[in-house]
This record gives sequence, C-alpha cells and structure tokens, in this order.
Amino acid sequence: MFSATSRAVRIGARRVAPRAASITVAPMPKISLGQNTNIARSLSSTARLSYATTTNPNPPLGKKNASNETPSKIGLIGARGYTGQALIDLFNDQPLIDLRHVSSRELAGQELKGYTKRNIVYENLSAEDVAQLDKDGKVDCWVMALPNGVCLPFVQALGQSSSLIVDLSADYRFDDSWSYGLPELQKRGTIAQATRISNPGCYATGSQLALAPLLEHLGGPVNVFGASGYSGAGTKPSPKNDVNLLRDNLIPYSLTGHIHEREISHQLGGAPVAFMPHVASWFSGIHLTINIPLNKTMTSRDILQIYQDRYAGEKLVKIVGEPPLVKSIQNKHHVEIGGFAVDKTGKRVVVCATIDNLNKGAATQCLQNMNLALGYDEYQGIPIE
Ligand SMILES: NC(=O)C1=CN([C@@H]2O[C@H](COP(=O)(O)OP(=O)(O)OC[C@H]3O[C@@H](n4cnc5c(N)ncnc54)[C@H](OP(=O)(O)O)[C@@H]3O)[C@@H](O)[C@H]2O)C=CC1
Ligand SMILES: CC(=O)N[C@@H](CCC(=O)OP(=O)(O)O)C(=O)O
Repeated sequence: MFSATSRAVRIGARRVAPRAASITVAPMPKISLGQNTNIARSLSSTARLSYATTTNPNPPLGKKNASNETPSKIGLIGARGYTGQALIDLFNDQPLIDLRHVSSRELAGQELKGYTKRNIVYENLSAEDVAQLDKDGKVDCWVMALPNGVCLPFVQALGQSSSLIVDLSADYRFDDSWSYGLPELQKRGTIAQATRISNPGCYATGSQLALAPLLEHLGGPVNVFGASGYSGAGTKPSPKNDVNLLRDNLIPYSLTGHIHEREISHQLGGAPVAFMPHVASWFSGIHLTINIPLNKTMTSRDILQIYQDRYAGEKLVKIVGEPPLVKSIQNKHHVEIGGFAVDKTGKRVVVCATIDNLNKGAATQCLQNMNLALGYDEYQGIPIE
C-alpha cells in the first residue's frame, strides 16, 4: 500500500506534490466583464446604488487589536498532518508565536523539522498530558489539527481553561458556545474576545466568501460545484488521496449532504445550498463554480462592484474580473473571486472562487483567528500578495 504521508515533499516553506501526473490546463478564453449578459446596461445610477453595498461592514481591526507584544506559547495536536505542517510553516514566520509542543503518535521522539525558532521533539500527548501542561502554564493556546470526531477528549480535559483553543475539524462548527472564525464575515471583535474558536471548512470558506455579497439578492437555491486537490482528504490513505486512481481522473463524492453544504447554509442564515464536491489529481487548491439565481435583474458590472465594495480593505480576498484559476492559488494565502457571468435574463449569475485548502482553507485562517484572539495584528506572519 502506498503511503500518503510521503506524498507531500516540503521544500522550505513550500509544499510540493509528488509528480503523479502531468496535467495540461487548457488556456482559458478571455471573458470580458458583461460579455455574458444581454440585460440592459441602462439601469440608472440610483437603481444601481439600491443594491450596491457601499462599504465593507466588517473591516479589519488593524492596530486596534494589535496591542499585545508578548509571545504566546502554542501546543499543536495533530502536527504530522497536512494542516499541521502548513501551520508549522506559518508559525515559524510569526515572531509572537512560540511553538512549544507538537503532538503526533507516528512521529513521537523525532525532531521537528522546518521550525527554526527552537528545537522541538514530537511527543505523543494524551488528553491528560495536555491538561497537565495547560495547568502548569506551559501553553497559552492549543491548536487541534485532528480528524473529525477525535478532539473531544482533549477539549474535555482542558475543561474551563482560559487558554485559547482553535479547532480545525468540523466538530464545533455548529456549536453556539464556540466562535466560528471566518474573520472577513464574522464580527472580528467577537473572534478577538473568544477562547474557543472553530475554524471553518475549506470549501465552506471559499463558498461563503463567494456568496455573502449577494445574499440579499438570492432568488432561489444556490448550486456549488467544487473540485479539490487531494490534500483535502488528509494523509490517511483512501480512494480520495490515491494518486493512481486520481491520475487523469475526477472523483465525485458526497454528492448530497456533505457537511460543508450544511455549514455554508447554516452560516448564511439558512440560504438553500446544494454542494457537489469532487477530488482531483492536483495536490492543493480548490476551484468552486457557483450558480446563483437572482431575485432581480442585475448586470455583471454591478455585481462586480458589489463584491469590490464588500471586500474593500480585505487583504486575503481578491476580486478579479476573469474566472480565477486553481493553478494560481496553490501555496497562496488569499481567496480569489471572479467570473460574474450573468445570463441573458439578468437573473442568474455564475461566480467562481479559488482557495488553497491548506492555507486560507485551514492554516492561514487558523493563524488569522489566533492573531485576533491573542491580541496581535490579524495578518502578522501571513504572506500578503
Ligand atoms: N486537509 C485540508 O485541506 C483541510 C482539513 N481540515 C480539517 O483539519 C483537520 C486535520 O486535517 P488534515 O491535516 O488534512 O489531516 P491529516 O490526516 O493529514 O492529519 C491528521 C493528524 O491527526 C493525527 N491523528 C489522526 N488520528 C488521530 C487520533 N485518533 N488521535 C490523535 N491524533 C490523531 C495524525 O497524526 P498521528 O497519526 O501521527 O498521530 C495527524 O497529525 C481535519 O479535521 C480536517 O477535516 C480543514 C480544512 C482543510
Ligand atoms: C477532498 C476532501 O476530501 N476534502 C475534505 C474537506 C476538508 C475539510 O475542510 O474538512 P473538514 O470540514 O472535515 O474540516 C472533505 O470533503 O471532507
């Protein structure tokens, strides 16, 4: 059986997938804004203003939240995995993050590579070990990068501890006693006050960012087609990360009822969403193509304007005219949203988004949340392009 853990080769801070297949991406035809819409461009500026969000309602906190200059001691549980390794890369470049403990059953006793701020050896920490370290003040913030359904004993052992816990799994995303940490859409002030933060899912992050600006204009159920690189399926061997099965292939899975379908809809106030995920032969990066029925006729140009206004000042959301390409988002830390193709009725728009599942879909967003909740600049340690 081929080992999934050996698939991602780390070169410095970059993850490089093994050569599974040579993939040629067909050149994308240039689509100019509005080309796909026949609806009248004669909407008066007053009419346009009536559906344009004029400003970002949730701008970054900036210096307001960045008053803490004391480093925080971090414990990372699930450090061997794809998201754990992506976090270690980021922690290495965030001067106020002081990684102290990394836990993995498989790597226990081995030296942590790729972290230059101190020498650390992997440990196999039990829930009791975690509770003791916490009680002794050895850790200020725990990051859980474990598969779904595994972190409960750790969280229970930490009980009412005042330490920050950020969980990357889906286990607390529907639990109102945890803060859902998608900074661009949640109140940043609330995340900054939280001690229990549930990090959103990768597809769910891209989908929500691509849908939120049009929420008040939804005219029916939204359909989200998603294609993810196989790192989304974690390191445990499965058909979804079997590079031989994936070569020249696209594998549909969980075509109804995927947990992110529920997550997107729940976070967007119950908006009806159908989500159809696929896993593809590349290592990291998600492409989303989203069909959105509108409750009024709109032009491509006006929709673009709404997105630009909604995400003004956001360093990790880029609004582009053309449909973004997954090839360009790999190893990047932001989300790209584009396309905005409106059909001839003017009441249907197709929006595309790309996101690196391991970065903004997991580790980068986790660091944003940690920075906010630990009192640092939200973007400290995050490469901004
Ligand atoms: N991969 C992705 O793109 C994304 C993943 N997520 C979520 O992040 C979490 C981590 O995902 P990912 O890094 O891909 O997962 P991986 O499968 O790559 O890693 C899982 C980690 O958990 C450890 N682990 C597994 N089972 C147990 C267990 N029973 N008890 C203790 N430790 C265990 C593993 O190490 P060891 O076996 O050595 O102990 C490993 O370090 C998941 O909940 C996932 O859903 C969220 C967004 C995106
Ligand atoms: C390709 C693939 O398998 N992707 C994962 C999504 C990874 C993720 O975000 O998972 P959680 O919601 O569990 O945190 C999946 O569909 O379950």
